[in-house]
Amino acid sequence: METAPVPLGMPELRPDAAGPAAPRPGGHETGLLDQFGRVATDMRLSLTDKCNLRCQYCMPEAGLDWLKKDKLLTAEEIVRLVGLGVDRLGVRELRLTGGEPLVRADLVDIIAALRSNHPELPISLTTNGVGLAGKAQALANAGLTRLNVSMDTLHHDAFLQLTRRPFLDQVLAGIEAASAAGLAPIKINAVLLRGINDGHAAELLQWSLDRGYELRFIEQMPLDADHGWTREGMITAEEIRALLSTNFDLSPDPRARDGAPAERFEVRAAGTPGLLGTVGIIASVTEPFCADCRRTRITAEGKVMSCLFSLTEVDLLPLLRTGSSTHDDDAVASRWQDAMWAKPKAHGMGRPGLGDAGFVQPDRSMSAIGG
Ligand SMILES: Nc1nc2c(ncn2[C@@H]2O[C@H](COP(=O)(O)OP(=O)(O)OP(=O)(O)O)[C@@H](O)[C@H]2O)c(=O)[nH]1
Ligand SMILES: C[S@@+](CC[C@H](N)C(=O)[O-])C[C@H]1O[C@@H](n2cnc3c(N)ncnc32)[C@H](O)[C@@H]1O
Ligand code: SF4
Ligand code: SF4
Repeated sequence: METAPVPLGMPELRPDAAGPAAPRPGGHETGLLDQFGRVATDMRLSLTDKCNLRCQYCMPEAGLDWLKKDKLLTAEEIVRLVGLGVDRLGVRELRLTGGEPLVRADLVDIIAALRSNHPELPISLTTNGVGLAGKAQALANAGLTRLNVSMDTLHHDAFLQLTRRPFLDQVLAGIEAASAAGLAPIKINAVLLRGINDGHAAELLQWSLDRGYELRFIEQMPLDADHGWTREGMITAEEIRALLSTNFDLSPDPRARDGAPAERFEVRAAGTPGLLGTVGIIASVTEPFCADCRRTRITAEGKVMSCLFSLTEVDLLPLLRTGSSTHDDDAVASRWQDAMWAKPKAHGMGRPGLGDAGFVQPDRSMSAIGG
């Protein structure tokens, strides 16, 4: 894999380093630069570790020990952190995630405050859609730009098996309400599990195309709290394309990928010329995109995770709670930059290779990181 070019004036870096090779250059003007020359401009902020589903590929059946309320970033701390990211460190887009962000009672207020401070900032949400029907309009009114809803199947039995909760109808109603509220584009995320919903892929795509939603299939990653993932068991991007080929012809979308995890394909009914829409495939395992990674993550308790698979976390909360002067802001920003400078090259190590010898799965599940 190619490493992104190192900007002029940067020290030369070991191309295969798992840890920092040189001291971080510059002050705030270098933004969230890492040792491989990538600059994070896409901030992903987890609002809570709690969730009302128990997806097999993420949460254990019994749930997890939720964070105590005083350990969570408050709305004010969130607004301050986003302000630091946008005003000083070059953040250009914000994703609110979790856990399930809709379970946070002050979600609408948080979005309204962020929108008021940052009128032009794209603010998106990733949600499981449970409870969305009653909140979609308020989210849109507060200034949410768009959202992604995770829904792996249209079948009640498979939904129950996958998520261990019988809430499919709520999710469907949520997607409809989001569309009615004018939140667009709506993206649908689906993880396929062998023998449960892999046979539903083409049907889910047809359903999404019919309604103008952009469906993305996601390769399952080793981020489940049960540590049950195996490289052999997961469904690969290649298999996904084969599953879809029974009904559809896929061809690469000519639009630039621009650092996005999803590779987009144009979709046509098999053997016909008319364009129906697009589908995305997020192939984090078999076709990694770490060389173009532009992401910085903050967990619900204020820890920077420079990579989804980071084994190192850098806690901003003590500094955030020390004070709110410019001097304190400088310290928080600088600590965030240090954390990002140490970002590993790929998959939390010096090379891509989820599940390879040498790969260590983080203790945190996807829900506790912020997907
Ligand atoms: N390997 C890897 N996978 C990621 C990363 N961010 C997101 N993903 C995967 O992509 C899936 C979809 O993420 P979303 O939060 O819906 O959004 P997105 O695809 O990143 O962004 P948009 O297309 O702009 O909406 C997640 O569920 C993850 O499985 C990342 O930084 N690294
Ligand atoms: C962690 S969830 C958080 C937001 C919300 N609860 C939801 O499900 O959309 C974000 C995304 O991560 C995805 N995800 C969770 N565990 C995953 C795994 N092990 N591999 C790949 N994607 C995963 C989910 O499908 C979802 O689209
Ligand atoms: S993927 Fe989202 S909805 Fe499913 S358990 Fe994880 S956090 Fe909850
Ligand atoms: S695995 Fe890490 S480096 Fe690779 S794309 Fe995801 S967050 Fe970025």
